[in-house]
Amino acid sequence: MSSFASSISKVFYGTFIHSISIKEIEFISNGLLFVDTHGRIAKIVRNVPNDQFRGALDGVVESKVVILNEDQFVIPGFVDTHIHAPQYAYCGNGHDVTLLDWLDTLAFPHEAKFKDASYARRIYTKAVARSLRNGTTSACWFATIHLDATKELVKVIEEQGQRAYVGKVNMNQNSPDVLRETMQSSVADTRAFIQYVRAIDDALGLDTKPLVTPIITPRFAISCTSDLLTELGKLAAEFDIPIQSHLCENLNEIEFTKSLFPNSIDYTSVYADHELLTHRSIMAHCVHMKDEELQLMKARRAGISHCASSNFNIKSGMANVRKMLDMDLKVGLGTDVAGGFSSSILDAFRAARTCSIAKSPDDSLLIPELFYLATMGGARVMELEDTIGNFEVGKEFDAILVNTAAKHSPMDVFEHDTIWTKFEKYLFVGDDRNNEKVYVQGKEVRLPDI
Ligand SMILES: O=c1[nH]c(=O)c2nc[nH]c2[nH]1
Repeated sequence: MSSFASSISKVFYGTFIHSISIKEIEFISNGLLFVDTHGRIAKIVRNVPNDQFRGALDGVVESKVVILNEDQFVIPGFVDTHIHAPQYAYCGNGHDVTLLDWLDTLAFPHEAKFKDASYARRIYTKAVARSLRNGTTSACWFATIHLDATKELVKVIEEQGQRAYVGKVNMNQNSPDVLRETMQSSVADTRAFIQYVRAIDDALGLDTKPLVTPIITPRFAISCTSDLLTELGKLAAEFDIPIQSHLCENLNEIEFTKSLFPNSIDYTSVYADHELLTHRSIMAHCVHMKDEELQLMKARRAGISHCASSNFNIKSGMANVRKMLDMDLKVGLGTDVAGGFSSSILDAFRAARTCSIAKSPDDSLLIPELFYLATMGGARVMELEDTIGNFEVGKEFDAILVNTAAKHSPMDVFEHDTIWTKFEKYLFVGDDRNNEKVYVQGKEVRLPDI
């Protein structure tokens, strides 16, 4: 066997669909995609006729080949740039209030329960399983303030095999007593959490990027004092890790933030003034941004998680994604469970489309743009665009094998359907029942029965 053939763990033969730019989706038909033993895409060959694919295998044994039928195709795994793991416990509940009341009445009382790490494991097992089933191969998770429970989330993610950023949340003001840390304990626990994840990654001795990365997670400016924000900015720089938070989601939130941080010229500047707005920052929502704030995001190369479903549900408003894209800001999609009622990026895609049409019907986001946001855009926001997001040779194989004719799925395909119409139907009508297999770093994820 040639050294190339022995370096290959799996080959797919069939249709591949991915973004090659924000405007263009490539359909590769009769393609051969080779995945190596490190989970990287080693080679792609396009337009290999049925009767010739064996000859194009370059010595790879046929038992390693997965042959797709005409109802199946492979797409890059979805990237969820904003999701709260503990909030999965009440996903779908309580949408009749707006953000600050929603936090007080629903989010905070539930999050207090995560003091109990075994309770956390129960909820997190389901939350991660549901996310993977929905085809999310990479996710940016908020946990809670609790160190042990956040470690539990890491364990669950490692067990289930998702690529993830995981954040221990920081809160030391404007929070109920049961969720209020001191500045010192918040920093110490965050440091301990980062070291915990780093130790796991070191022990694995990986020759690829680790699947799980710690992320600095001040809940939002309202819940952190200026000195805590300063310390978190220092930790992000010391460990060179990403940062996530919420920004300009709701008008009352913005007013309250301004009153707490009178020395910053606007909400976005609060993060910038504390060294928390960097090329590694992921800011959720950005619904009510002034032009100067968008420009500051651009200058700092910070990313935006667009969470349209949540923004409709808890009535926060509609972000202007067209404007963000025109400025070449980094934008991805977020489910924002449980402000959002679904942990499916397909639902986030649909909500983002509705939001964009309602905002500017003549200039709304097109399907290639939305698909890009769900995959490559998210990868850019996570600064993983060289690792995942599409099927460029050298990237890691994070993917969904979609079966448009899956039994009990919500969609039907007919003789007149083309690969484009099947793909479009999946985007608009499909759900997790069409996600036949999910791969992260070349490995098939064992999709839990839920
Ligand atoms: O949608 C949101 N969900 C939250 O949990 C949260 N915390 C602060 N701001 C928030 N927004």
